[in-house]
Amino acid sequence: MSEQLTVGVLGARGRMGSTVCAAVEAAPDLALVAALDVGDDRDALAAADVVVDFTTPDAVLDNVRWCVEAGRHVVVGTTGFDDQRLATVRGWLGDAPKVGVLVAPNFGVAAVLMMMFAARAARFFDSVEIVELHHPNKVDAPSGTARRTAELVAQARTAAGLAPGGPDATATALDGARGARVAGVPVHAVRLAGLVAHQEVLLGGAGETLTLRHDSYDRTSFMPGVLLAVRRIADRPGLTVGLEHLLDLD
Ligand SMILES: NC(=O)C1=CN([C@@H]2O[C@H](COP(=O)(O)OP(=O)(O)OC[C@H]3O[C@@H](n4cnc5c(N)ncnc54)[C@H](O)[C@@H]3O)[C@@H](O)[C@H]2O)C=CC1
Ligand SMILES: O=C(O)C1=N[C@H](C(=O)O)C[C@H](O)C1
Repeated sequence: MSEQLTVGVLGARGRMGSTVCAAVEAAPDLALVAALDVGDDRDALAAADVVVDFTTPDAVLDNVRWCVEAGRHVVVGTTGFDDQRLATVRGWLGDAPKVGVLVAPNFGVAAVLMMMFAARAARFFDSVEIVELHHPNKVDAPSGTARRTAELVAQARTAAGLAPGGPDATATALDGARGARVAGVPVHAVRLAGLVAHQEVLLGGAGETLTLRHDSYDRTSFMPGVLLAVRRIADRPGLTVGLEHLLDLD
């Protein structure tokens, strides 16, 4: 067998990190060499070609910086990235990056397609709103996927000369009743026992609506995307945002 790619996981005791560890251990071309969580010494990552981070929005930037400085490629699933944080990572990588960093708000292939379809559809409708639904242990709201979807939808609508969200005559409302605005698109977050990760993009026009819905019923849904990224990240020095760049979507 050809040499195995070595992988380290940060957040290894978490819901996603433990699932990633199992997926790496089950892949014949990959070897799990470090499974670290809070309190563990990151020096163990020296043996890893690629580091996967599923930690928390508070912890992730420090981890990425450590990996870039140590010359490790990084696959980041942790959410909480905005333009400012992405610019910070670009700054660490510099003008001639030697390592690759992928930041992807969602590794589910169907979720990526849902985001792409939403962006394609956005200019054909008067209104767009996003509803994301997750398990109640999630620490951030709205989800990284919803934020990214809103940004892609807003870009497409702005390019077509449309307002990001659509008409809204609301004159009085309780705080939060109309959701949060992300790039001008209303985003609503539901936290409900029994759920994993779900999203609907609601598009409305004269006399008709289109609903794009994605459901992750199990965290194994993210694993093909994570493993694809682990295998490809070394070929993409610099910062890549979104799994779509590693998929053949044409
Ligand atoms: N991109 C994607 O496809 C997906 C992204 N996520 C995101 O991944 C992140 C983690 O989600 P979950 O696994 O559900 O959370 P979790 O709370 O189950 O796991 C996080 C783990 O990270 C550990 N941790 C915190 N700080 C750390 C540090 N400095 N070093 C090492 N470990 C540290 C915690 O102890 C915990 O075990 C969230 O931001 C979530 O939104 C979740 C699912 C899919
Ligand atoms: O915390 C989660 O569970 C998830 N987080 C990501 C997000 O915030 O978009 C991806 C997926 O929705 C699951």
